[in-house]
Amino acid sequence: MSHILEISQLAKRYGGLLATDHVSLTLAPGELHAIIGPNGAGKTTLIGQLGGEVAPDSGSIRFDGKDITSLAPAQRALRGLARSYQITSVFPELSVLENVALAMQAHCGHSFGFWTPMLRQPELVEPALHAIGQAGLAHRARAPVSDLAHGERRQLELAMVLVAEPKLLLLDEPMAGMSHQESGKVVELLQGLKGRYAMLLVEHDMDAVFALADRISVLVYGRIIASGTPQEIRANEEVRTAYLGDEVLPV
Ligand SMILES: Nc1ncnc2c1ncn2[C@@H]1O[C@H](COP(=O)(O)OP(=O)(O)OP(=O)(O)O)[C@@H](O)[C@H]1O
Repeated sequence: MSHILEISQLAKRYGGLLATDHVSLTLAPGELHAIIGPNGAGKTTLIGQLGGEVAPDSGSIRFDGKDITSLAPAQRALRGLARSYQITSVFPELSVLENVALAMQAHCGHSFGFWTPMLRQPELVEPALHAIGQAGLAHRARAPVSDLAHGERRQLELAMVLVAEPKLLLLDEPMAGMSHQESGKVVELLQGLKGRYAMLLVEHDMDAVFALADRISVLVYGRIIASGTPQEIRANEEVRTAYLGDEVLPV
């Protein structure tokens, strides 16, 4: 089977600490693969290496058939590897639609009709509305961003990534800081996106992870100690002892 992402032996050392210790994993197109592990296990470092913000000391990353190990984050994004950040470049006084249309314009790297008001440019508005719908925010498209609740803002960040039609989404704790109700909504949204995008999800919310993932990899002290289906991970004794002993796994 061809893989959209192949990570091979990725390592990153901080002084005496191996934050990622020769991590290898693959992602099939359309697969949702979750990375779980205790605090300090190396999850953020791994996501940073994939996004291009953290340079690995060794190892390689192949994405969509090409080696991207030495590419900058923007070059990776152009190839379809998108990271959902807590986006800082949001204009709070502009509407959801205007912000997503701007993200579309930035992704395309040129201004469409410079003198034409943005919302009269269907080549920006149509994909923006589509992405806003995919992110579950259609009813808020005309609302100023400053009016959004915390969960809705995270949905906007997702729309701003989806508008570029990525091939792989890196989702770094998309449920962080959300109420139970809000995270339930994001689980539903991601369920709806499953199969259309490959997704690598780092998340502490175990209910969400076990509900969503096709496969789960467990990272402990920078090393993947197990990879498998949610059922396999739930039944894995080493995982239970090393990581999940103090967590209650969803049944
Ligand atoms: N820039 C850095 N300089 C030095 N040490 C770092 C740096 N970034 C991370 N580390 C260390 O690397 C290890 C892995 O950190 P990382 O943030 O990747 O873990 P994590 O699994 O994302 O943790 P959490 O679940 O708490 O976010 C930790 O021990 C951390 O202190």
